[in-house]
Amino acid sequence: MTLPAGFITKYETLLKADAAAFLATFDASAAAGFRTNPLHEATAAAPAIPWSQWGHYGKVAGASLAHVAGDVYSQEPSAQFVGTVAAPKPGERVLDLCAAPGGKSTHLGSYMQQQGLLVANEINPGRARVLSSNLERFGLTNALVTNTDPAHLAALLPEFFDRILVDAPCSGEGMFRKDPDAMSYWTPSYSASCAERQREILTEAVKMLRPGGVLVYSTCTFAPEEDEQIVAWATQHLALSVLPIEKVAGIADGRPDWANGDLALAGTARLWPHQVAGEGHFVSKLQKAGSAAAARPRAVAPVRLNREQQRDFAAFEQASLAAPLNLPLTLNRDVLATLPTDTPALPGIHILRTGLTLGTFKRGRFEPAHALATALAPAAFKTVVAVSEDEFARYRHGETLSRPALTSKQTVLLTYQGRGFALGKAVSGTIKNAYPKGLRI
Ligand SMILES: C[S@@+](CC[C@H](N)C(=O)[O-])C[C@H]1O[C@@H](n2cnc3c(N)ncnc32)[C@H](O)[C@@H]1O
Repeated sequence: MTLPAGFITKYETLLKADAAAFLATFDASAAAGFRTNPLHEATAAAPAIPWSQWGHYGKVAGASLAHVAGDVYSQEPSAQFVGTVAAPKPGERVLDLCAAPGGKSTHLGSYMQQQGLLVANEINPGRARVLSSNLERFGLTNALVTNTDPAHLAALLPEFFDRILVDAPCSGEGMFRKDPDAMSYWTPSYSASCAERQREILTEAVKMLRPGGVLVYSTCTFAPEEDEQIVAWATQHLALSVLPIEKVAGIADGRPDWANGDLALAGTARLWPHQVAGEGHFVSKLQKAGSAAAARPRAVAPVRLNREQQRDFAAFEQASLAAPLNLPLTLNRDVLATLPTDTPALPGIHILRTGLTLGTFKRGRFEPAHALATALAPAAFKTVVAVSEDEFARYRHGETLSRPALTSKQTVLLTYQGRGFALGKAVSGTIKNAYPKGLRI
């Protein structure tokens, strides 16, 4: 791989004797990894990633059953250390401020076990849509997906969160092997402009953190300007102090000498591609001064359905679910969803997803959402239809299936090898295709 000359000189100067080993990694292939989904009790036989509870080395195809059923999330191995460091507890209020496409959010959700509130925000509208569908596939029911900039969110949610992740937009030097195009943006001054944006994002993020709360700041770049120097700046300007990160399996200390010399910076973590099997990451764990409970702004109240809506939703539950869901609900126009605990009112903010989308009220009936197929366990459905390998492929292509014994009108869960992957509409012995057009292959 031909690296920018300035990049080579920079890291020869910084890394000295280690530079040759570091630069040689750019001629090796990228390390691939994935995490299994503990919400689905999914497991995998592939070699474990030592710093990631659910992490494994290897590739999972996008068309595979494990991927389609939301049993796995593909994520570069070193990126998985970010979730390990953030490790939110069930019941906390957590913000992933720069969240798309959702690698870290799904990891945070794995720790939270569907309890508490995970706000996954993304500034870019297209990327926010991808984030939303990835969280749906993973089956998260306690996430709120927003599409706004940090300042707008900060104005509405002062001191609201127990834990915040800022996985910042950066110069992406750790992405060069996976995505050589990332190199085309590199100039000697690129890191300085990224750093300016990182300081702006952190300034807003800290406003949303309760006193005593924890903020994890990470990048996928090696540049000290965006790593230790940002943390040094944050400790000087934002009432944050460094909490030391426990290092395992070749993960290195941060470099105080690459910033202001503050020895606390050694408590940050660097994953170098010549020292661990991964692409490279920087991770820091910071705590806000003081101690206080999270603020309690106006929360969204659960919706009370009108008579027709109650009737249509109850008819769906009776025909298709093993038991009523019995969860707090929210209605956005005609779309019904579960309401995560503590969901705040966010006037003027574009919200793409609240909790688990259950479905849509159409004229005189309730149309269940595809999200149910990967979020609910098969036991939650009245009727589960196991399909063959051939039917699995045909259904995802958009075809109907024949099941002459299924005569009553109901929504069924389709499973392949025991994993739920789609809903279908059983009508007079045929399962009409309900696989979303955007997911068909
Ligand atoms: C490193 S990526 C996040 C990756 C994500 N955390 C994951 O694990 O899948 C950084 C994200 O920050 C977003 N971003 C760009 N500018 C931003 C800004 N000014 N404020 C907040 N987010 C921004 C980008 O669109 C991008 O999706």
